[in-house]
Amino acid sequence: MVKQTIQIFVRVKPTKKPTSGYFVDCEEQGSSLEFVVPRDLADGFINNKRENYNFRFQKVFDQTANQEEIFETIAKPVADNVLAGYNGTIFAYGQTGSGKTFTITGGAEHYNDRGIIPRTLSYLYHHISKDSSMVYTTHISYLEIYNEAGYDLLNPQHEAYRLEDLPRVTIMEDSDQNIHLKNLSLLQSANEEEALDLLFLGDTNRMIAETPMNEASTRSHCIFTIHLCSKELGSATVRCSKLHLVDLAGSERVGKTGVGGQILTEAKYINLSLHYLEQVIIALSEKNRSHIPYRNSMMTSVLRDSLGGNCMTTMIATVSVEKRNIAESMSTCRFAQRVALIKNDALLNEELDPALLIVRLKKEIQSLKEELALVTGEQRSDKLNQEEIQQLEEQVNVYLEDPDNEVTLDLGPDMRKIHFCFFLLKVKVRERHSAQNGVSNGSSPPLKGMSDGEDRKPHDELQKLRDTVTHRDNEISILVSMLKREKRKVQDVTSQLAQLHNQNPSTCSSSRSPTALQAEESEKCDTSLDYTHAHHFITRKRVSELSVGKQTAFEVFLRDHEDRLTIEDNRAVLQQRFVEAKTLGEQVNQTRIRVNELKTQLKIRRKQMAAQVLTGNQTESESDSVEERILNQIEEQKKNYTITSGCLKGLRTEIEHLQLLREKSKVKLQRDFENWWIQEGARLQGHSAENTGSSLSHVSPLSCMLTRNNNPKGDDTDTQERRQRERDMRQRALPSADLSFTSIPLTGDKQTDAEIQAFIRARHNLLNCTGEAK
Ligand SMILES: Nc1ncnc2c1ncn2[C@@H]1O[C@H](COP(=O)(O)OP(=O)(O)OP(=O)(O)O)[C@@H](O)[C@H]1O
Repeated sequence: MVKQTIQIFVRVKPTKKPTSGYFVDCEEQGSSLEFVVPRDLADGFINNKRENYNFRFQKVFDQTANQEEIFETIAKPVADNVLAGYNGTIFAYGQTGSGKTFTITGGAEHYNDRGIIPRTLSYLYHHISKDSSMVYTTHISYLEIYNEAGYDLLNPQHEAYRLEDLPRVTIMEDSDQNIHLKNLSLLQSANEEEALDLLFLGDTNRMIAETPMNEASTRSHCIFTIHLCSKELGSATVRCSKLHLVDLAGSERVGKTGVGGQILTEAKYINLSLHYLEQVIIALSEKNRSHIPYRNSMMTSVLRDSLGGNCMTTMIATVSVEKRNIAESMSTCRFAQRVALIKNDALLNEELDPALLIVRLKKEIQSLKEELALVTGEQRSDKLNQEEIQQLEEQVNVYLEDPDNEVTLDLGPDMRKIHFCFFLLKVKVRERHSAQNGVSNGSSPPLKGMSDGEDRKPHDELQKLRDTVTHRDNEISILVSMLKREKRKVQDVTSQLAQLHNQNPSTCSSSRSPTALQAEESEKCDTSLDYTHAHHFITRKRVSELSVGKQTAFEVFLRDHEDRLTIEDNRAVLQQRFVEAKTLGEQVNQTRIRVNELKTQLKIRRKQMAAQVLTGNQTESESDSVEERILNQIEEQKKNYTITSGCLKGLRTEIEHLQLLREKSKVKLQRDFENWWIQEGARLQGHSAENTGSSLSHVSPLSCMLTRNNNPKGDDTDTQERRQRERDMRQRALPSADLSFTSIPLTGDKQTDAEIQAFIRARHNLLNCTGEAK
């Protein structure tokens, strides 16, 4: 374990503007920074306020310090420790614009301006490529924390137009209080180029997701983490370490006071999580504090190990010595002094490779089992498998070929293996014997001291094994040919699909946005509702429950219904909205595709520019006009996207509203129809009763419909209550049991008509009985 306090460095940002009195103490090898703040007469004549404020650091980097120096002094030792298996953290702290991003990531204009991240990556991969005695694996993650929410900057599946578009990262804590970050991509990077690509992807996401409104770069914290695992060749121990490179949010505070004012008065941080960071720092720097409030914020939770834990941590305080920034700069220095009091206990993160450990333990268990079986006399009776047989054959061959007479054939306590090896040895002896005697027909003469029958045994066994091998070979070739056939089928289907796609690209769903698809789906469902056919107004379930007659009645009813026109109007509007939504959805999709193209162009352009810088062909122009043009286009497309998706959203709300209206109309219509149905039924029955005898001649269409479906229980699944109402009405309509009354058209066939009349009579009696019973 290495016990070490957090190392603190300060970097002064170069400026051409007037500076305050500040002074780097060169006698102390540049480890002290002093600010001179003259007393303000406005504070009165008697004023014994301090004028000199002195802060000590491991080293002060003055305005002339370049990126190379910063890397060599600060980052290289940390990177070396990470390679050795210790965790490391470097974090930059300072007010907005003081040079945190410049120090951690670097400037975008000159190759020499590369910051700590690219230089560290370069250093690590250079070391890794040189060291052939170790196997290294590296993974990268890039997290942005804004307003206490974490965002994954490396998720390739998400298009980041706003910070909120990026996948949200959440914190999980296991029972050992280890922090796990859910949803944070951990991407493997085999070399420097891949790692730089990831850094670029993260920075692009950060840049594109950033808007002037949220000022994400100033208000957010970014943690770029390199996860390194190393293993010596052939060794079972692995070392896994992490290096966090942290660009914190601007540390400025509200209630900033002038230099001559109350400099010492603590103001509040604008960024809440920096306030929590300070609380953690204070708690850690105080002795005997049992509780450290790491959990208060996401940033302190993620950096828990870096602050007072298993890590070698370094802080870079970035300050500006311009007069207007002096108070903030002193605040930064004061914060650094507190940080310097924190002690970390860095551990060598070494553990046994779990995969190798499992193999090793399995082997040990097997050998112990075999030993136990030998001691207890319980031998395994199952046959050796193909793999074991092969291994034993190899072992015997090695044993026989070894010129050393002392060499042993180690088979463990498994008697099956011992027997098999004896058998193999015997076969080999026989083969050699046959060769010496010039017998080439494959059937060796019996060994000395062996009967013919005994000699045959191993030969038979060998034959059996050969048969098994042939059998297995056959099986394998059958399976392979089956596999090939299946593969061919899949290829055929794929090529057919591709053909289909080429013939009619519009059917390819992947090119459409989910919104457009959704709209289309809804439209499909909706256009299937043909309002000229009334029964479509009733849900499928209910249609199946309605008799044909009632369905026809419903059509008639709807034709004359007062709401019909409104319903049809709504339907037309809805259809129109669906078409509009589909068009807008396609537009949104197009914009998305365009932005993707532009992003690719941007990436290529930046790579080209970086290459030019490398080869020294880069012009000294301030900005790249091509890049600017692409960025402007992205911006324009972003605006388009926002507008179109906004319209789509509005349209969706309207569609939902119209669909709701349609549902309401449906319910109302059904209810009206049911009432009408009952009333009409009662009216007709009453009418028919008055006109007994003439029923056959006076049959209204509805009465036909009613009577054609003479189900005594009614045609639908009405409630008990309604059935009772119908029964009452019919009863009222049928005061006598006159069988001559019926509106049922008779068929002319005597027997059928007699049956119909018998049925009517029975039904009538039944209705009367139930009425009396009541
Ligand atoms: N040491 C330096 N040498 C040259 N330029 C610098 C240096 N430090 C900062 N700058 C420049 O100052 C500007 C602001 O720096 P930078 O963006 O790094 O500040 P910051 O502290 O990260 O701000 P923020 O909190 O808003 O992210 C940039 O244009 C950067 O190039």
